[in-house]
Amino acid sequence: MNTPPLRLTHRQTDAHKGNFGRVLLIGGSRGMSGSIALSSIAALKTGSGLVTAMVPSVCLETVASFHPGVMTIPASDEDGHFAVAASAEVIDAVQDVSALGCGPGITTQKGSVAIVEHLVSMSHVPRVFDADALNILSRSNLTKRLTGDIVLTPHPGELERITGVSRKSRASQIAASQKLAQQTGAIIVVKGGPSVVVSPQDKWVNTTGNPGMATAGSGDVLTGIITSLLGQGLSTWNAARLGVWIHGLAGDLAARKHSQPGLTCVELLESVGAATAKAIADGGAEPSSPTALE
Ligand SMILES: NC(=O)C1=CN([C@@H]2O[C@H](COP(=O)(O)OP(=O)(O)OC[C@H]3O[C@@H](n4cnc5c(N)ncnc54)[C@H](OP(=O)(O)O)[C@@H]3O)[C@@H](O)[C@H]2O)[C@@H](O)CC1
Ligand SMILES: Nc1ncnc2c1ncn2[C@@H]1O[C@H](COP(=O)(O)OP(=O)(O)O)[C@@H](O)[C@H]1O
Ligand SMILES: [Mg+2]
Repeated sequence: MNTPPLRLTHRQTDAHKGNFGRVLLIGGSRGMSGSIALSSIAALKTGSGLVTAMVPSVCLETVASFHPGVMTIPASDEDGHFAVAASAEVIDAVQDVSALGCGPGITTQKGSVAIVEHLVSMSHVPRVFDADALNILSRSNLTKRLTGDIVLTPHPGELERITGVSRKSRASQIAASQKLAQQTGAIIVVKGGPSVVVSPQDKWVNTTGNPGMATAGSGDVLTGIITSLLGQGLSTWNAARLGVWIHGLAGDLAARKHSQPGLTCVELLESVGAATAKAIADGGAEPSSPTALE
């Protein structure tokens, strides 16, 4: 039996949505609305009480239409992506959030760079940086300014851009990630088959997942899962490990039903709830103790 690295506990019978975190997903652009929608829906399916997607205004209706439970905030846009003015709007949007995820579909245009520049130093909020947010970190030499609770989720191409270490050498990429974790305090998910989660002191190898997950949008789902767990109060190390485990199990459940080639981000997303249940003591069936996690 494949056991999770830690377990979520049952919800109290009198729980309300405010107990399970208010998370913000920032990203998307015209042509890549699906990416941030995937992250946002995955956060809902992992148990977040309130999920909001902040997207360029031009994408709002598209993103909102994927799932009625996702709220949306329109940000200033230009040519289909965030305008520079959006970076000031982000400051208001993050006021009450318990965690945020940034990067899927965001592009590396000026407005997105300005947003990521603000977010790197927002140490009061746990943050996940993925996709183009990682490309912005590497291009603008922003990794030195990372502070607070941060999870980075690079695939080998993104990791090469951040560390300069070739995607062809996995062992060297993992070693470089450990060094980066020590320099920044961030937890780094080195994606792959299997994914490896690296902390400044430790390393953990995932036991779930399959090559069917090598399909567009599957990483965007992971961003939402980890952001959700951070928003529910898990540490960066626990949220990254449990998030990667749930994500891989969702891929395994979906592949069993649809085959590996037949697996798309949609089938993966559909299995996130069932995979999350396997991380809860007794499969999440019986209500009992607090929301706390461990
Ligand atoms: N529906 C939507 O809206 C979707 C939107 N999306 C959004 O698209 C944006 C671009 O993201 P992206 O990851 O597609 O492009 P990019 O960073 O250039 O990576 C490609 C490069 O990295 C390499 N590489 C990748 N994986 C590797 C691996 N496992 N192992 C080794 N190498 C690997 C790969 O190398 P090669 O092909 O040469 O082997 C290539 O050089 C981003 O914002 C994302 O959120 C997507 O999420 C899809 C769904
Ligand atoms: N061969 C594989 N075995 C297990 N997991 C995989 C495999 N290939 C890809 N994945 C997983 O799928 C996800 C792909 O992420 P990413 O490349 O960022 O996708 P996207 O940007 O298209 O959403 C990662 O979580 C990665 O670990
Ligand atoms: Mg990705």
